[in-house]
Amino acid sequence: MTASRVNVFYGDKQAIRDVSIDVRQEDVTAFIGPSGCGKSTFLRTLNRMNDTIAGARVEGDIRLDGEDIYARAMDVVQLRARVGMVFQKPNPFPKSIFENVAYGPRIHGLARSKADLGQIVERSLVRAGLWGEVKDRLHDSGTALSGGQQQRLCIARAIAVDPEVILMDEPCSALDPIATARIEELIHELRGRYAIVIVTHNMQQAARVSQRTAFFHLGQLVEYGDTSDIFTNPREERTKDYITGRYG
Ligand SMILES: Nc1ncnc2c1ncn2[C@@H]1O[C@H](COP(=O)(O)OP(=O)(O)OP(=O)(O)O)[C@@H](O)[C@H]1O
Repeated sequence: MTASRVNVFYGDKQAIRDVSIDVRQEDVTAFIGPSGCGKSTFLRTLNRMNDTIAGARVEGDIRLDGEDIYARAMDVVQLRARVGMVFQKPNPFPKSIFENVAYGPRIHGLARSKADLGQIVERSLVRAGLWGEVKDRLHDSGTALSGGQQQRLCIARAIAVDPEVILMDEPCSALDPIATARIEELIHELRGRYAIVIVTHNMQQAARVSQRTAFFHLGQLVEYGDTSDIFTNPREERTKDYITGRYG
């Protein structure tokens, strides 16, 4: 995906200033920066999640496979299947594990038959690393799972509609260290199949899971490059200050 000269406003307050970024399909990209710098706001522009916030306005050009995602003809429901999202707090539907994953493929008409739908559900749960834990209780409620399992269920739900990009907004912040490690492993496994963009407060996590890192500060993209360069040899003073813990 490519974003060019993006500005985002909440009412008259500008939260993102002139941000341009190219998200590589084959990489995991981490968005880092101090609280309030606009990471989540910018992430949400990538699948038009800001459309749901009253008073939010997006300017600039954002393209997926060359298509302007803010074009009038863009089907937003379709877009959010192509660019899926996983939130900070796991938010499964209050339905069965099976239904959580089957819902998207069903509304998008991706299954040719009941058996086909079953296969999509199984494949998505396998990819999300959850199948082994839930295969014997697919009809139990998704909300009865542990937090880490719920988050993997939400990832399976995103995967089920065959996205190109998966956006993750602090996906581990509500999880314990073991569940966090499991999600990080999963991100590694999913790399290459989907472009992944992850917002994280945890710099070690950014360093572990991503190949590209974007550092935001006060609504601006200060520096964007290979994760190893950002963490070992940043070009900008503000990046250096942040990664060495001088502020944030
Ligand atoms: N719905 C909203 N209405 C008004 N202002 C908002 C809204 N959401 C975010 N903002 C403001 O936009 C700026 C960027 O917020 P955003 O949540 O994107 O930052 P962030 O870097 O993700 O922060 P954090 O790491 O704390 O989640 C902040 O000043 C915030 O107060």
